[in-house]
Order: sequence, then C-alpha cells, then structure tokens
Amino acid sequence: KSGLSDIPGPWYAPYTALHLRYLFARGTIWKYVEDQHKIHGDIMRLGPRHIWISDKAAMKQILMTIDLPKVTMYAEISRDRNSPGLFGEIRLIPHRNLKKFLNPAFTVASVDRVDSFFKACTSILLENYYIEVNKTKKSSSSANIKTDLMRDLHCLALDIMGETSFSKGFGQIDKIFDPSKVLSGRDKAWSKIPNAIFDGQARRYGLVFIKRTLRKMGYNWEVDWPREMTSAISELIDERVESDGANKAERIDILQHMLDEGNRPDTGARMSNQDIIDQMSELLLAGSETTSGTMACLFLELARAPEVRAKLMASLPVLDPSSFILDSKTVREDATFRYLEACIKENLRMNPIASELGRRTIERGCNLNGHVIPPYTIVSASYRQLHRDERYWPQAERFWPERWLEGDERGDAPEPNMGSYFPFSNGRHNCIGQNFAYAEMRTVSANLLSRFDIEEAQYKEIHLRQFITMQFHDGSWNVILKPRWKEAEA
Ligand code: HEM
Repeated sequence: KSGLSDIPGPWYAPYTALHLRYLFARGTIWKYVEDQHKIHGDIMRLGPRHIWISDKAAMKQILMTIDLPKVTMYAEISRDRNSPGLFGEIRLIPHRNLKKFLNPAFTVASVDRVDSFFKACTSILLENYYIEVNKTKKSSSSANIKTDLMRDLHCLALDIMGETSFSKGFGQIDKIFDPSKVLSGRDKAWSKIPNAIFDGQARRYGLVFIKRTLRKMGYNWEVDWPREMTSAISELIDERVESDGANKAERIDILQHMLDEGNRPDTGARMSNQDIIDQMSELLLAGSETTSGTMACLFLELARAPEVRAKLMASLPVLDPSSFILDSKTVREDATFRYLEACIKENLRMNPIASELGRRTIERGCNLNGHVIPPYTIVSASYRQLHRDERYWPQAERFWPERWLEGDERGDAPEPNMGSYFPFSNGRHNCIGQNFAYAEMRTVSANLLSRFDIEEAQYKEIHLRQFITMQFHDGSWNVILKPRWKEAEA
C-alpha cells in the first residue's frame, strides 16, 4: 500500500522501522546507509515509508527545485515545538520570517565585522599552547607539545559562539589549560551554559519517541533548559534592556540584533526573554559542534596525507608568538592562502558534517528523477554518499585539494563537480552560518598551521557517530604540535 514496492532495499524494509530507530539512537545509521547504498544503489528503501537518495539529479530536486519540507524530527530538538529556533522550525511561514530576520547577521560583511571575536578566541588558544611549549622546553630538549585537538577545537568553537552571540566567551579554553582561571560567582554559571545546552539537546533527542507517544495520548512533555542557564542569559538581557541603549551602536553581537529587531516569527509579537534564549541556544548548538567537528576532520586529513601537508606548510607563512593574528578576510582574499582554501573545500567534500538530512513529501507526493514518491514518505538525502561518488568525484576517497585550484595548479586533478557538492545544503533550509563557518575555519586553521605542524600522537582508528552531526565517537584526538618558528627549536 505504501507505493514504494518498486524501490530496492533489504527484504525487511517494508515491514519495520525498528532497525532504523535503533541505529539512529546508536549514532551508527550513517554506516548502515553507506553499506546499503553499495548494495541497492542511488535510491533505496530502508523502512516502510522511508527512502534514501544519493542520485545527483534527485538531490537537486529535493533541495532546490521541489525543496521538500524538513521531517518533523527537527522540531523535537527545540524546547517548545511552538517556539523553535531556525533549525527546529518546520512551519513554512514562520521559518521564512525567522530566516529573513536572522540573515542580515550572517552576511559576509556582518561576519567580517565580528572578526575581532574570532581572532581574540584563537589568540587565547595559541597563548595557552605557547605556555605549554615553554614548559616542555624547560623539561626536555624538544619544544613539541601533546594535546587533545578535538577537545581544544570544541572549546574554541564554544568560546567563539559565546563572544559572537553575547560578547562574552564561556571561558572553555582557559578552563582546560589553567584550572586556576575557572570562573567564579556569576561567571561560573555563565561557563556552564554550553553543557546545559548540549545536555538539554541530548535529552530531547534521546526521548523523542517517548515524547511522540505521549503526545499522541494527549500529553505534551517539554524538556526545559536548566534554571541556572536561563537565569544567567536572562540577567544579561535585562541588563542590556535596562541600560536603555547605552553603547548600543558598539554592540555587534547576535543578542543585540535580537533585542533591536526580534519579533516572534509566528505571531509578530516582540520576542520575550524565553524566546531569545530558545533562539540563541539553537544557534549555539548549530554553530559549535559543526565547525569544531569539520576542523578536526581537516587536521586529521592533513595528518594522514603527508604530501598534502608538506605542500600546505610550504605555502603558509611561518609565524611566532610575537606575530599578529591573521584575519579571515586576509585568508579569503590573499593568494598566499589559496592552497589552504582548497584544503578546506576538499575537507567539506569528504567530511560533510551533516552526512544526511531528512525531508518528507506531503499530501501530493512528488516525482524524483523518474521515481514516483508517494505522499507522506520520508526522503533522506545522502550527502556523504554523493560527495564520495566516483562518478562525480574521481578517486573520491583521496584527499585531493588540487581539485579546487585553477589552471596549471590543478595538475591532473579533475575539476570539482559543483552539482554534487552540498556541504551547507541548499534551498530554503541551507545553512545560515556558512559565512560564519568559513570565517572561523579560515582564522583557526591559518593561524594554527602557520605556527605549528600537526602530527597524530599515535595512529587511532576513528569511529564516527552521527546523532545530528558526524563526530569522532569518543570526542577526542591526540596530536603532537610542533612549533614552526626558529627560536622554539633553539
Ligand atoms: C562547517 C560548519 C557547518 C556546516 C558544515 C553546516 C552545515 C549545515 C547544513 C548541511 C545545514 C542544513 C541542515 C538541513 O537542511 O537539514 C545547516 C543548517 C543550519 N546551520 Fe549550519 N553548518 C555549519 C556551521 C554553522 C554555523 C557556524 C551556524 C551558526 C552560527 C550554523 C547554523 C545553522 C542553522 C541555524 C541552520 C538551519 C537553517 C535553516 O533551517 O534554515 N551552521 N548547516
């Protein structure tokens, strides 16, 4: 009855979705999908009403031409389904209103304006590394230091989100390197905000099926943010409102944008403190693990491709602790950094942080590249599969940044196939933080790699897990940072 019987898939797919629920809950769905695509091809059915697609033409239709709506699961990530942030907003008109309102804060020009925040946070991380280098030099003949880069990048991304959102970092980097700097008093509550947001999200995600069942029985269960977190943000909001616009022109963070122009996207009423907290929390979720996970993959690819790394190192300036911090605009525009740019783009191809995304057909169904898809079918778009498809990306498993260079510099690498490249999705639900993510990746990678060469401390098999984004399973990756400046060697 489903209308999906012509679509290939395992024999059990028409009968049950239990295996999918189990794999989603375990974070291993991506691997199962990858294996099933190898057996069943570009379009396959893995559940009674659930298909996956990695076909290039169909992908364009899902994202751009037909632009299917998001699955309802997105709304479950929000505290309140009727007051979600942009990521969790699945209602058509409120989503459009919210995106229109947020877009001005994420243009290239707006992101360039908050560049000082990116630089300041990167500088804090580097300062801590310099201290470690000096400590090591005192106790051994080497200046190399060992660190958990995955952890460092995650803390850095959170501090950057704190600064750009509230002009107030969460002190996450200092917390790991120098516990004596652990924030006290009111700032202690502030430093706990990221954990509170991640825990809240994990609980909502873990309870999604129970919440749905309860809702069907008429009981709406909302998983609230911890009180400590809401009061810390609320206090800051109240202070700003009470200061009645003092220093308003100098405030360039996202909170100020919300305070100045924030209306609820569904009713048009002024955003309350609670609305602002919900919006900011989802932005923090969407903007931290994504960039830190993507950057960790970039450094991993470089550590495992010595020739690429050597070429990249040779292309970058050598900076030392007294050097200025490179800004993202310079990295974007100065030809010196074009190989780094190519590495960033190639990494986004091989490691799209959202390996897949969920869309759905509604009353009328649709036709995807000749396949009739009935109403109320979940259509998952397999980005990772498309990004690693040999037909569009020859030697797809090779980290080959030359694909992204021009003319002779490209050598024998094939041109990028832009119709098969969606690291930030496309259409109305594309990533609003794309310019932000690029700015962060440029600032962090250019400054880190101009000062340190990166090697794996020891080879580690990386197991990935995907809940919303793809992450290293145990959230850690140890590396050796080797200072590149001369005095460090002396
Ligand atoms: C390398 C980093 C990033 C990658 C690869 C990435 C990727 C994506 C993708 C693929 C989507 C579409 C999801 C879907 O359609 O289901 C998305 C949506 C979104 N992203 Fe990002 N993202 C990144 C960084 C950021 C940052 C830094 C922010 C904010 C500061 C952000 C905010 C959002 C939001 C709010 C949405 C929902 C957009 C909508 O529904 O209209 N992202 N991102």
